[in-house]
Amino acid sequence: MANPSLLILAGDGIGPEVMAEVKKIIGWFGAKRDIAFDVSEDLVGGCAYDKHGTPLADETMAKAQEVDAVLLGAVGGPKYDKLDFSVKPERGLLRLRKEMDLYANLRPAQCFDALADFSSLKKDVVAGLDIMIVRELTSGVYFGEPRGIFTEGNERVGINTQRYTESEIARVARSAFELAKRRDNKVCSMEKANVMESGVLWREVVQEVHDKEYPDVELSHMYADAGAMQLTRWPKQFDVIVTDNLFGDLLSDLAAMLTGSLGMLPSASLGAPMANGRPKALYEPVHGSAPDIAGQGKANPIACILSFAMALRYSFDLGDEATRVEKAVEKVLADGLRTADLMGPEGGKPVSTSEMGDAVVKALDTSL
Ligand SMILES: NC(=O)C1=CN([C@@H]2O[C@H](COP(=O)(O)OP(=O)(O)OC[C@H]3O[C@@H](n4cnc5c(N)ncnc54)[C@H](O)[C@@H]3O)[C@@H](O)[C@H]2O)C=CC1
Ligand SMILES: CC(C)CC(=O)C(=O)O
Ligand SMILES: [Mg+2]
Repeated sequence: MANPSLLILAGDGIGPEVMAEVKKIIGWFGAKRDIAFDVSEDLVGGCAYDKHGTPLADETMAKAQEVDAVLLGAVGGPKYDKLDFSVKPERGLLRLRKEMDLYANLRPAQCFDALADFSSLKKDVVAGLDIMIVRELTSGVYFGEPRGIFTEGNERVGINTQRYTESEIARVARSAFELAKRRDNKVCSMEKANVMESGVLWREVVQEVHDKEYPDVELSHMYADAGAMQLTRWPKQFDVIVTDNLFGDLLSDLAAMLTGSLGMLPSASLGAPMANGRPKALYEPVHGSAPDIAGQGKANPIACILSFAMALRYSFDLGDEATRVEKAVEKVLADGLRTADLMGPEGGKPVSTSEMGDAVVKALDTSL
């Protein structure tokens, strides 16, 4: 049987730096566990714009549709900030999400014991934290029409449109309920039903899916602004949070800091099953291209490494191997290794991106 196929799109800024560490892990699986992948690589984001004049070439899009899973680093950077919206690096990523129909974005926020002291919140607030944010990824205000900057009278007006259909809400709600069944059986749905009609529909549809299909899962609803407050007050009250594209983007960056750093948070973007039974899937760290530290060997590769662990679990049914990677990360953190983002003002000597990656690879030998 052919090896499972992976398309690596490392992207811009720190994307290629953190992805280099994932490639070491893929190499380890081939050499030590006889789990080999057919890996191909291509361009997305600013680097694709530089070469092709578009942030995602049609050929790259076609490859992404064919492989078993896509691994993405990050896109964007100041060099591209002034480009027209239609060719901005971020549009390459949005196109992948939309055309692969990756509607459920799983963003787990887990606080490793070794980092519980490091969070900007008190230790007892974050120690043992394990929550899953499910963000709707293919609709909402990032995609709604009309959009643009128009002229009205003698001034400009910027427009984006929040739009959700019932079926878009129902399918991501199902993903959240299914995940909750395998966890602590609780879902909290977040929107702004007090001020947005799309929020009213969101709340109604999530409740309907619950009542008809998942009555045994505990469901609560919260306004997203209050949700942000509760996530910092007592995040352990949550198990699975389901929310829209924009709120999920914000709340997951916030949740990242509960774990210590944005450099720690992985994600899986999943769609419907393909002919081979695997879901359409793209795995990427939650963080961006971090231009402020790019090219300096300072980036934390753990979010990208844990995203590959999610690929092992959700695309390749290799849950034990995913746990092996997660335990290896846990071990290097317990051993005291820290990239610069995981160090406080008192300092210390951080390890580089590649030193962190090498340590995780070494820990894989004994992590299970
Ligand atoms: N999925 C993606 O490709 C995303 C791309 N972006 C793009 O990235 C560019 C920069 O955006 P920002 O708002 O600065 O967000 P960012 O996530 O790139 O960086 C925010 C802060 O977190 C730090 N940081 C992020 N990842 C880190 C890591 N792995 N290790 C250590 N520190 C890390 C950065 O140094 C920076 O101080 C923009 O062009 C933005 O559009 C932003 C978010 C997601
Ligand atoms: C298209 C991305 C740059 C938006 C974002 O911040 C994210 O998806 O986390
Ligand atoms: Mg974001």
